Amino acid sequence: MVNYIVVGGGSAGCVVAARLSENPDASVVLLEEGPSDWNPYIHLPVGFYKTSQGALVEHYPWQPPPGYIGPANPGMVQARVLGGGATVNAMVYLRGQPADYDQWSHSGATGWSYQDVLPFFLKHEANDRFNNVSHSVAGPVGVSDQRHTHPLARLWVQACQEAGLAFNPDFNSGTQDGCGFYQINARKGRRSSTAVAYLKPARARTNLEVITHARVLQIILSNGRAMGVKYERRGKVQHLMADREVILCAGAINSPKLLMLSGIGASEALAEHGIEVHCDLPGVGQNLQDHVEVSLVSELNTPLSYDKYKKLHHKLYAGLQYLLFRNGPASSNIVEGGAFWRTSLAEGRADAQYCFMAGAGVEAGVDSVPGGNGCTLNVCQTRPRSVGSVALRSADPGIKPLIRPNYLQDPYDVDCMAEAVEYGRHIMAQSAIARHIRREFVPAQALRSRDDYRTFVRQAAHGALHPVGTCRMGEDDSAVVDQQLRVRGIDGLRVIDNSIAPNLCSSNTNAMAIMIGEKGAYHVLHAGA
Ligand SMILES: Cc1cc2nc3c(=O)[nH]c(=O)nc-3n(C[C@H](O)[C@H](O)[C@H](O)COP(=O)(O)OP(=O)(O)OC[C@H]3O[C@@H](n4cnc5c(N)ncnc54)[C@H](O)[C@@H]3O)c2cc1C
Repeated sequence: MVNYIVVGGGSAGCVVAARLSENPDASVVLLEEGPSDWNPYIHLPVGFYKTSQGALVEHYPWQPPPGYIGPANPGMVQARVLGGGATVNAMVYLRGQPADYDQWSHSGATGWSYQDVLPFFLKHEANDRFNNVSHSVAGPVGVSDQRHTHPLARLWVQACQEAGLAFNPDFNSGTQDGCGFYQINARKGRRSSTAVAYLKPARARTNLEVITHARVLQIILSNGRAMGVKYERRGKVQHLMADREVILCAGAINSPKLLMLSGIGASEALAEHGIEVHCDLPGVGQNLQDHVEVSLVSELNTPLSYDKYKKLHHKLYAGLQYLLFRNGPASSNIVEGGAFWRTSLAEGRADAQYCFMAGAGVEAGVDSVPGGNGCTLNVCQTRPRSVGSVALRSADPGIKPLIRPNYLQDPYDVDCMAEAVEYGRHIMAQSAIARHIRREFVPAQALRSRDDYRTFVRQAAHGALHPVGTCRMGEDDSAVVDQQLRVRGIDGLRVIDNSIAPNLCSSNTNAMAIMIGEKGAYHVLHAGA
């Protein structure tokens, strides 16, 4: 018997386990399905292109909606390793906009407005440039300027300015509009995941046990209370009991799945799978939100990009530079240039995000160019209206859930993306960058009318790997957790990860997960506060 069981050691879970174990009188066990984060590529920023596609991620097929014309066999990847998304992601550090969290608060997540959550962003951050009302230097997670910025990324940011965007030195200041260079989750040239920043220093504590390769199958419930979990490790099923709380941090796909497998969800759907209903909570698995992206790929007229590092001698040189000085191309996360822009549908704040990479074929599913030297501009709608769901296919924990993201089902999203893509091409046409481009590779077809753009968006859009919202926080009947992240109707059970978000933030989602981990742990430690 332990005091707390934390299920899932991802971006949020590592924070929760580390914070709870700061109390030497509390015993904490963290159960993580994936392996430890020993792989050296994880810690090398440029290793992102390997770790985000390899054995450290799980592939989840998703069900396309009727009329879908996008890529065949669509799927999303989610991390399966200690540190979760923070271990495999592209390290871009963004928090969204203050209005995102004010929207949470207005929707019933009282106590989670921007002013409420800002202290928990500051609590985790060790910024190597900023120290002001929006930033701190004293937290565990390194947030750094890039140690190496590719000349092409600089040219792209100049092209953005040529197109009329103002230079923004800090996308996390509260004002997102403009172009600039992303800060990244790194410290001294190495990835600063939550496994490294929170868990590693905490692992010396005798009251914290971290068990990897441990897949939780079910929460053990009795008389409306979470008593422990059933988990499988190396083929053996085991039980672990907790006398204070079970805390789910398994992410927006697996936290709702675990609740449903345990009998917490829409009673009719659970009954269909022969699962005993412990709590009829129809909101479990609903409200799935994810960003969509379109990748614009161009072929360069010189071997200028990071693609040249696919050749062994360039690779060795970059490796040596990194070993000696901790800088150079190997210290780059490749996603260097960024911008936020308002489409005509924006409703007063930026709704399109651009990520520039001085390379092609860097991300899974994104094309390389025939000439071998290319660059990629990812275009993302930051506040999509399409909403989907996660449901069980079976009562067998080994079967992946039925994911219906419903990307682009709301025509508003298609219109917004079409405009954002058109503006992305407008940036790429500015002379600062255009003079280095031989030809556009994606899109391959001519796009002239807004309808051409809409069709292209429907064909080319893919998920941005930012699922949230499936155990939504609120106070209405379909909310899954309350404002202290306690599962409604069950004692001793919380969800603390991105699944509790009422809506997406207007950017990448890792900083949000860390903030949720910090604030969630605060609520556990100050029960009732
Ligand atoms: C390839 C990729 C690139 C990304 N790039 C960026 C980026 O550059 N910037 C950014 O801000 N965001 C990025 N994101 C998104 C961001 O990383 C995630 O939003 C964030 O990590 C989610 O945190 P979480 O704690 O909710 O879930 P996760 O970090 O996914 O953690 C869930 C953990 O639970 C474990 N788990 C699941 N089921 C079980 C079970 N049954 N038993 C035990 N353990 C279980 C998983 O293995 C995982 O470790 C990226 C994501 C991916 C996948």
